[in-house]
Amino acid sequence: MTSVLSGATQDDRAAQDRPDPLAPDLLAWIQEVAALTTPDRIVFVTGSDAEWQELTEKLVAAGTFRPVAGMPNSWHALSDPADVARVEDRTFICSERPQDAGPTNNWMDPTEMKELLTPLFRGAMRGRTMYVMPYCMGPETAASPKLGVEITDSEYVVASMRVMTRVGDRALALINKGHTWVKGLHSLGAPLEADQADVAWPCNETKYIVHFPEERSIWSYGSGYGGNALLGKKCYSLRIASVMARDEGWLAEHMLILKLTSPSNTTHYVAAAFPSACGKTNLAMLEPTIPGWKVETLGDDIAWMTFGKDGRLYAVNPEAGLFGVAPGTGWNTNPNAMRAIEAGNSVFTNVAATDDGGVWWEGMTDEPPAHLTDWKGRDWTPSGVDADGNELASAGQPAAHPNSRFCTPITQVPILADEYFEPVGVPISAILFGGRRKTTIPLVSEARDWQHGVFMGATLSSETTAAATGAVGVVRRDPMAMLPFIGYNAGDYFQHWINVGKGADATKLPKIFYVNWFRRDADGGFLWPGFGENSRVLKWIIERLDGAATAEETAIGYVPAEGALDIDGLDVTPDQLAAALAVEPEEWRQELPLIEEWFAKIGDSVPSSLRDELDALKLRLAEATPRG
Ligand SMILES: Nc1nc2c(ncn2[C@@H]2O[C@H](COP(=O)(O)OP(=O)(O)OP(=O)(O)O)[C@@H](O)[C@H]2O)c(=O)[nH]1
Ligand SMILES: O=C([O-])CC(=O)C(=O)O
Ligand SMILES: [Mn+2]
Repeated sequence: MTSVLSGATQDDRAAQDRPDPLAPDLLAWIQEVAALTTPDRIVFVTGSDAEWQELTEKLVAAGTFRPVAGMPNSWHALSDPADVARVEDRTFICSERPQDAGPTNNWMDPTEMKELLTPLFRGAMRGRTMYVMPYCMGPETAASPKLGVEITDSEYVVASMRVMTRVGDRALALINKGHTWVKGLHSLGAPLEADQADVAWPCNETKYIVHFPEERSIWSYGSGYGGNALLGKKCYSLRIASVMARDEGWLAEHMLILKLTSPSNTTHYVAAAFPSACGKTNLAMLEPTIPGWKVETLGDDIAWMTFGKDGRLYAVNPEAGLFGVAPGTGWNTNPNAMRAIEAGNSVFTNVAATDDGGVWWEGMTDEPPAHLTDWKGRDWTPSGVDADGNELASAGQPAAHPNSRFCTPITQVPILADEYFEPVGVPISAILFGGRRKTTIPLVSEARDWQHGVFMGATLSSETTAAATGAVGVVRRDPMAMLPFIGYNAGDYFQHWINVGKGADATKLPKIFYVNWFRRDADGGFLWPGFGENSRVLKWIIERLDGAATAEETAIGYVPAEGALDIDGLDVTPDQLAAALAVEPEEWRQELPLIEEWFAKIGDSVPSSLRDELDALKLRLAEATPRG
């Protein structure tokens, strides 16, 4: 790491290897932040191997990291128990006008917000190192590279960003050449006094995750957790990028990207938006259970989509790593993620520790080990009692936090598609929207056209998960799986989606589908086995694109006709399958007031075309009889 400060920086660097002088706006911002936060030292993040060594050593010395036995260059961290997930109620879109944040975002006047935050940031880095971390989202070779600089006082954040993004000198060189970039200021809000000992996971009870969309900047305070603190991820690549995309005519979405090859060797690229902890990473890496089909991964969380010269919609994954939900990831469910993790170079947060120094989480193996140290550092056993039969404090609780995460380079995914490295991305044939619903939503349905598909996305619903703080399992509308990530007015965002379709050649637009892997039977069991078996649904979708698969029209869209879904060798009863695919008009009639309430919440900015879609749905449901 190079230790540099203000004017001396340029001279030192020039003397070494004659790089371009620091961009004046970057230098001015570094000086301004340093004067406000008063760190002990300032360090530029370069992305070098030596720097990784230094960072991990420092994190081990601080008690934040412990090396994971049996996995090369891998690290286990336990967070403060109150800093485990995104904090949606502390997340703000500070546009100049409140209507540009809209009813789904917290808003405050940008000047007032800065007045509120400035005292919090004053002296916030005292006793700590201020890291200046240049990064690029997506390939640096892109026609217009998406650059950012995160200033942070957290080594954990630097280490994680080095896995998740393209960090260091190449990004800095582009910034110094004059490319635009996004400012991201992050502090744990945990200054150290002269004799104060540090804690393993510094953070502050007060948290603010704040976006200034007009000036394309981010201020994040008080949290070290991924989605709150790795500013290249949700803050830049979704909230700020969605505003850039609105202004420039593209889409920044919470979507995986996969490549699907059929037995006859035709390839299709599919993007899919599911809310947090609803199956993106798993679908992106799926191992098809049907013979001859192949899936390769391009991305597991974020897709930026732009029209190509040929009129098709192209998607790139701006990230360089996976920040995946650990629980439920195992050799049975997601072997490709397990292979990626096994290769090492990973950071695990809030998983459990095995007695031999490894890591474990629910679902990693069928049977838990006989003894673990849980994510709060307590003894844990499967039965909840110790060897003497005394009940443990951890009894009845999971050993790993439900939102515990692995952070792993995407290049370690054994089925990574070569096109991942392609700066123009891949042409998308189908877009899937999906949620986690126990009832109502069938396994798969196909939109009638783009506008109907936008309606499906805009009214998408899902049960809340542990990926955000707050109650779990509550059904809410999560439009395009972007509710916590739309950086502007949700109604304007819907209109932007409509406009994207209007401006395009309809024959080249991706077809839109709505899926639900999570429908339950009366006993609470999943009606559909999910995971690798989802390849059967992908097959039907691909066959719909060229008209080979049959469908039945229902009030909500097209669903697989009887016999159209390939269930050869699948262990489901005909009744289960029928229940998974069922469109029950009565259930859907109960959904209507919820959709109306949702549109009422968004208000006047709901596009009239989507209100028309709702009216048409009502009419079709009024006439519908139960299917099957
Ligand atoms: N029943 C069932 N569970 C699934 C399926 N796919 C994923 N899951 C579970 O859902 C949870 C979240 O899955 P992920 O693939 O990590 O979700 P994600 O959308 O990538 O989540 P974020 O990283 O938070 O955006 C895990 O516990 C999975 O095991 C499926 O097809 N069926
Ligand atoms: O942002 C995070 O912390 C993790 C994530 O992918 C999500 O919640 O969708
Ligand atoms: Mn996500």
